[in-house]
Amino acid sequence: MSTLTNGSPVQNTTRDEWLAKARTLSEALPYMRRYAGRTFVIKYGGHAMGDDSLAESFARDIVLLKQVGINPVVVHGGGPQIGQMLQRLAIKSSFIDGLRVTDKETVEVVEMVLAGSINKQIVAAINNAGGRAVGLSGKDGSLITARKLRRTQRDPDSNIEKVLDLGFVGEPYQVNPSIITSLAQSDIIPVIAPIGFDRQGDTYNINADTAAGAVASALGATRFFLLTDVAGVMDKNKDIIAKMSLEQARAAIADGTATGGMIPKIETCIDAVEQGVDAAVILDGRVPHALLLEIFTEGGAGTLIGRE
Ligand SMILES: Nc1ncnc2c1ncn2[C@@H]1O[C@H](COP(=O)(O)OP(=O)(O)O)[C@@H](O)[C@H]1O
Ligand SMILES: CC(=O)N[C@@H](CCC(=O)OP(=O)(O)O)C(=O)O
Repeated sequence: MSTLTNGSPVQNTTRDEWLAKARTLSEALPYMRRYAGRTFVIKYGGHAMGDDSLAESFARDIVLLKQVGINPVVVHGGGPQIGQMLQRLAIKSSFIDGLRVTDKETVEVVEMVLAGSINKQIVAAINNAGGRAVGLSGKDGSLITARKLRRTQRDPDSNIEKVLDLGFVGEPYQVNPSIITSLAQSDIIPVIAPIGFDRQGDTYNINADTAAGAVASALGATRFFLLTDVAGVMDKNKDIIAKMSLEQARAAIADGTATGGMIPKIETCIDAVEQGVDAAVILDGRVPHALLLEIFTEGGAGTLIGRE
C-alpha cells in the first residue's frame, strides 16, 4: 500500500495501473515530437465504421492527432452502406475485381451516400469530439479530377484481351491538394469522400483506397493508414506480418498470400510509398484506438509497408 500526495491510501493494483498508463503517455512523447507538423492521411473504410462507440473513438483519435500538432486528413469509404442503399432502392449492383460496376443511376446513389450522409456523419463525430472538421468530395476545390478507369481481361481460351466496362468508375488523374493545405493551415480537419469529376461534367465513383493513396501521394504525407476489418496483412499461417518491404509486399500478392480486397490495398500502399509517402500501415479499424496505438507506442499495431 502506498499513499497519494493528498494522503489517501492507494491499492497496489491501482498504482500499477496508473504506472502503466503513465508509461504509455510517457512513451508517446518522442512520437509526438517526431510527428508534429507532419501530414497523416487516414483511410477510414466502410467496414471499419462499425457502431456508434467505435465511430466516436475514431473521431476522438483524429482530434487528438490534431491537438498534438499532426495534420490528419481523413478519406473515407462506405462500400457496405452504398450496398444497403442500393438494395433499398432495388438497384442491382455487381463487382469486377473488387470494383463496383457503376451506371448513371448508381453513381448518383454513390455520391449521395458517400458525399452526403457518411461524409457528414464523420464530420459531425469529429466536431462533437472537439475538433473542427469540414467535409469535401473530390469535386470541392477541384481536389480530384478523374478519368474513366480502363480495365482489361485476357480471355484464357482465345488469349484475346477484352476491355471491361465498369461505367462511371474513375481513377484519380490529377489531385490538386491546395484546398487541403489551406484548410489544414486554418486548423481544420478535412474529411474527403472519394468522388471525382471530369471537365465534361461527369461524376466518378473512385475506390476509397485508391482515392486515399492519391491524396496521400499528392500531399507528400509522412504516413498513410488504412483502417480495415482485419488486424493487418496475414501470412499463410494467419499470423500478422508486422513489417513488409516493397519487395515483400509485391511477393505477398504474387504468391497468393494476399487475396481479394487485400490486393488493391497492398498495391495502393506500394504506389504511395513509391511516390514519396514514408510508410503505409494497414490496421484494424474495429479495435478502439488502433490508430493511437500504432502511432504512439513502440510495438505498433497492424502491418507497416515501407522502403526497407
Ligand atoms: N493475407 C491477407 N491478410 C489479411 N486480409 C486478407 C488477406 N488476404 C485477403 N484478405 C481479405 O481482405 C479483406 C480486406 O479488404 P476489403 O474487404 O476490401 O476491406 P475494406 O472494405 O476495409 O476496404 C479482409 O477482410 C480479408 O478478408
Ligand atoms: C469503384 C468502387 O468500388 N467504389 C467504392 C467506393 C466506396 C469504397 O471504396 O468504400 P470501402 O472503402 O468501404 O470499401 C464502392 O462503390 O463501394
